[in-house]
Amino acid sequence: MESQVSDKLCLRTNEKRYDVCTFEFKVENGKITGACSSGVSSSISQKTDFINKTVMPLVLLITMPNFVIVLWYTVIHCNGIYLKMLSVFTEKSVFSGMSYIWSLARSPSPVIIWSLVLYGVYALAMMKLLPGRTVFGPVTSKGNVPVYKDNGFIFFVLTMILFWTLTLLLRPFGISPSMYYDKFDEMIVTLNVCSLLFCFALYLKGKLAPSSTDSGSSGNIIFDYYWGMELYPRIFGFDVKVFIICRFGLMIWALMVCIHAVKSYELHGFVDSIFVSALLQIIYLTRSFWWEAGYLATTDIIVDRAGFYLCWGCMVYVPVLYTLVTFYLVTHPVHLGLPVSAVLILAGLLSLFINYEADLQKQKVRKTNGECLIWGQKPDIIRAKYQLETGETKENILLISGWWAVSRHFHYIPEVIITLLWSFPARFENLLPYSHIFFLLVLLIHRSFRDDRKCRQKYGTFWSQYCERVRYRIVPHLF
Ligand SMILES: NC(=O)C1=CN([C@@H]2O[C@H](COP(=O)(O)OP(=O)(O)OC[C@H]3O[C@@H](n4cnc5c(N)ncnc54)[C@H](OP(=O)(O)O)[C@@H]3O)[C@@H](O)[C@H]2O)C=CC1
Ligand SMILES: CC(C)CCC[C@@H](C)[C@H]1CC[C@H]2C3=CC=C4C[C@@H](O)CC[C@]4(C)[C@H]3CC[C@]12C
Repeated sequence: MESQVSDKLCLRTNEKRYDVCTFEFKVENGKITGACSSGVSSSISQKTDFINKTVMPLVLLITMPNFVIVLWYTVIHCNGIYLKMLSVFTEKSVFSGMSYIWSLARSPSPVIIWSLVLYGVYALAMMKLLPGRTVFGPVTSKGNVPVYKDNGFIFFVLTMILFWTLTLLLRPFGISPSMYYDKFDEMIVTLNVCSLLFCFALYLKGKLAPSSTDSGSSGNIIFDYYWGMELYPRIFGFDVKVFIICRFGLMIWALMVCIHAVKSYELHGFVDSIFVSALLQIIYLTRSFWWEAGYLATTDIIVDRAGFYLCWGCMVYVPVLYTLVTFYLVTHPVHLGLPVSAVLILAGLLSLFINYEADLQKQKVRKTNGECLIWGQKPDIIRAKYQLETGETKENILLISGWWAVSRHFHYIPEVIITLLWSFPARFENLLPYSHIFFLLVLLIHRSFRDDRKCRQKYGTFWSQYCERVRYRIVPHLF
């Protein structure tokens, strides 16, 4: 026999009645179980939920596609000066300011559309054709183990070789990749439209034909579109997230930086500032592709679903915001000199090494089941147990040595430093080249909170033990 009773505890003041707590009792096979849910806290959590799952996604969905074209407008029409760009909005209204900026962006010409289509087909074909070992992603909460082909690095090297070979071969015929700089507005329009439609297609796919059990609706259509429905959708056997993040977002980032360097060379000859910035970014991306198999075990792949956040982010936000410094440097050449260039490059290499070493330490300790040396010593670890949604119990190692003993996300510091180092060649006349840093800081701080919440939910007291041992989130003694 089963029955359910609920009652309310109310607080009365002269003017108002507050529902403080709702008691819910369940009688199940003669046993009484009960719980009290606070009305005040549940209404607060409803409001937070509404802000996080409806208001914030809506704000990002509306503002971000406009923001990228504003960045283009600021560089091309306002000499990279934000104040000049803002005058469009102060002189007109926000709405007519935006319409004016969009009216300056040209509709996509066939060369842009075809270039993007051909690039997409090439990248997809290479995903299948290039050799690579099989790697297994971490087991998901539903108990699935995604399988990938680790051929990102070879794809990156091949694409770079093809780009530079074609650039040199086509030069005598007056064909230059710098046309993508000249037509960047057309590219932004095309990418914006295609990515918004693609996210809608992913939403429908997730609803009608999900690839795995790691999918489902939150019950809120805005959030489903923004966040996505599936953890790792596959279309004709192609992994959508690997394609969009690594083969599209990261590769277009690398290509755009090279295109900016070519354009700068055509305009001014060799300029060391754009060379240093481009070189640091290409080294950073070389490492990212080299480490692609490791990346498949990070938040973007194991937690975040394929929706607007990741897909629009990697199809539009990365190609525009992450390449902003070299885009700006094309029209703002600066002579740095050898000593400054050398310091920036060496400091960049050191930051990248620290960031990479931290990623490797975490990977190594898990791969060897703790039987390895970290900074020459046997690592301190916690064997954290967690449960899958299927009820199966699993175990993961939490490392408390090396960089993971300094703070819980120490590797974000060298990530920020290298981004600063490839922005410094733009000097300090304008804020615009530092926009990427600003957004990266917001992203990483938010990510550190999100990751802590995820790990606390996953590992419970084991995570609390880790947090007691490693007290700071990112910056030791500060944050
Ligand atoms: N340029 C950019 O835009 C960005 C770059 N990055 C870079 O990407 C890389 C990956 O970063 P990110 O995705 O944030 O994830 P992290 O590398 O911080 O990984 C977080 C996950 O690692 C596991 N973990 C946490 N603490 C420990 C520990 N002490 N020992 C072992 N495992 C632990 C947990 O996953 P589990 O469930 O497996 O336990 C946790 O969810 C970094 O190099 C970062 O700098 C990141 C964000 C943005
Ligand atoms: C919608 C937007 C407001 C936000 C979009 C954010 C995403 C585009 C980015 C979120 C996390 C970013 C990345 C994480 C880790 C990475 C590993 C590194 O080696 C290369 C860069 C990157 C893939 C990076 C790329 C952009 C994000 C996916």
